Amino acid sequence: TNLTASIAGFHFQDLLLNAAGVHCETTEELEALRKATGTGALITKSATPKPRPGNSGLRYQDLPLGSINSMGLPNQGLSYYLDYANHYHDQQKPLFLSIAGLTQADNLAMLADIQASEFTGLVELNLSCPNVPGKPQTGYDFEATRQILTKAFTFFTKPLGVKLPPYFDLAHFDQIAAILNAFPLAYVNSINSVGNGLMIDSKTDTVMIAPKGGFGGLGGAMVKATALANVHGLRQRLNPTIKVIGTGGVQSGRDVYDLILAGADLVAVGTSLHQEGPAVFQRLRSELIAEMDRKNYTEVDQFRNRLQTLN
Ligand SMILES: O=C(O)c1[nH]c(=O)[nH]c(=O)c1I
Repeated sequence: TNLTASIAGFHFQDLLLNAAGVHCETTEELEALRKATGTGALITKSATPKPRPGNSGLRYQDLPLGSINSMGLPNQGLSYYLDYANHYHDQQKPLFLSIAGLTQADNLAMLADIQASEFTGLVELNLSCPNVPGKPQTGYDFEATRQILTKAFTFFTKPLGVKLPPYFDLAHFDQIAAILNAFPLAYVNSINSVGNGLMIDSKTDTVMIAPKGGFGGLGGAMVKATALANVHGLRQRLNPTIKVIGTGGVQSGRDVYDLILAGADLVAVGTSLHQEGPAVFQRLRSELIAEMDRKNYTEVDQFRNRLQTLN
């Protein structure tokens, strides 16, 4: 069974990787992902120019149907991840470096640092962090999105993708795709968590997490329908040269299969990785292969983006 894919000339022998932010803040966590069976790549926690402690108090909670988080962008700072990248020599698994500046200037400065560095992997510009108090998600501001990409591509020549928030209106799929199609992007990664959900602990009649009065990003099973819609809606609208990483709601091999049917080239795993650890990738990979066997598929190309409508 052939589970390969390629983005911007990088070849992936497996199509699973972690969602940025999950199990990827430290070198130890990243090395565990690199060594895990079933991963074809790995991505670092979104970086800011300087280290950040992130939000205080309980900031992640598992839920019956997924998870809620308001981490607040805790990370070791860009130079830590560039240093990991400079010592990264695994030819089998390409490295993605995620950045999430709090301002356009920070994002451009980090892109300039990466451009000037020896980094030879792919860069993911996170436009969708929902958990920094007072900071709106850039991905919901179409003009700001266009502006940062315009400025970035005046100097950045390495493979660049964007991490998008979920959209909930077909007109917004049209608008964001029209913007993204104007740029030589390697890929889009969709979706980030469904921002600013709120859940209640029935034992204490309180919210589930401390930051921002309990409002946080939703992940896991409860966001699968939104992830499928965004992956498929974007796949239908984006230039074929812009690949798609599907993220959101993956708990089983069938969920991986569904994101591929919807158009994904690679599939990222967040909540299930947080809950099961890196062993989740081997389980998802074998379940995906079993699903493919049931359909007599030996290649992902036989069903990628082949979701059928009813009419
Ligand atoms: O709170 C976070 O650190 C966080 N949490 C998310 O669910 N998505 C993001 O992009 C980020 I940067």
